[in-house]
Amino acid sequence: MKPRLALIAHDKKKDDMITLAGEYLDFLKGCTLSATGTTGGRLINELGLAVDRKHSGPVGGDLQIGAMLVEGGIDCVIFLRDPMTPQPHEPDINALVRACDVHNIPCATNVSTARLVLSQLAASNQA
Ligand SMILES: O=C(CO)COP(=O)(O)O
Repeated sequence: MKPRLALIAHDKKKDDMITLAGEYLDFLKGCTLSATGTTGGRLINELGLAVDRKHSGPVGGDLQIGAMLVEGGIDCVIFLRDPMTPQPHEPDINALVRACDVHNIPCATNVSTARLVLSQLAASNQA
């Protein structure tokens, strides 16, 4: 089965997400991708990726991704959070990260960890 990834980035981290996704573009093209609304829009428009776009994070997108994960539909979450900016939907963000921990789903919340996770997934996908 194709790896099922969720890609999410807060506003000040969206450029980092585009750069990161560009580095792993070939691998990501072979994955089933979900994303919150604005992040997904940029991945589609700027990188040509096929993405299942959920609602924007502040209006429930993180919760939609979390619900998919709880149902067993997500293998890995890349969630580039902005630790310096208060978010109105902080409870939703915490709920998603908590759901990752409850269900033992890898969740990379910064670019360095995301590179490690994506490199490993890409390598094991080729094996
Ligand atoms: O707020 C977000 C995650 O908490 C991201 O949502 P957007 O991708 O819609 O900006």
